[in-house]
Amino acid sequence: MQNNNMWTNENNQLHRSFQFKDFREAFAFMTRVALTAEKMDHHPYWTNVYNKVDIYLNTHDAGNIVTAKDHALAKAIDDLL
Ligand SMILES: C[C@H](O)[C@H](O)[C@H]1CNC2=NC(N)=NC(=O)C2=N1
Repeated sequence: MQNNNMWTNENNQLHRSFQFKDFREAFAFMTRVALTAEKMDHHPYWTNVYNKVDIYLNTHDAGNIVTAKDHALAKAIDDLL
């Protein structure tokens, strides 16, 4: 997997790009993220095109800012790679 290897804080969102071998790998990752997000009751804004997944995290409940919940989900997502 290729990626920019870190989350950045852009416009009150944590953002990281992920690039996989193909769509199958990207979607398998998204499935793992979805299950983790549901367990944490915290959900990503994300886009997927073929092998690329971009994830943006913030907390709507706190007024669309980055909170500890976003950092926790970002860490959990990294642990899925
Ligand atoms: C009711 C439910 O707990 C809330 O809507 C949760 C669900 N998932 C969420 N996900 C994100 N990213 N931000 C939230 O504020 C949020 N709130």
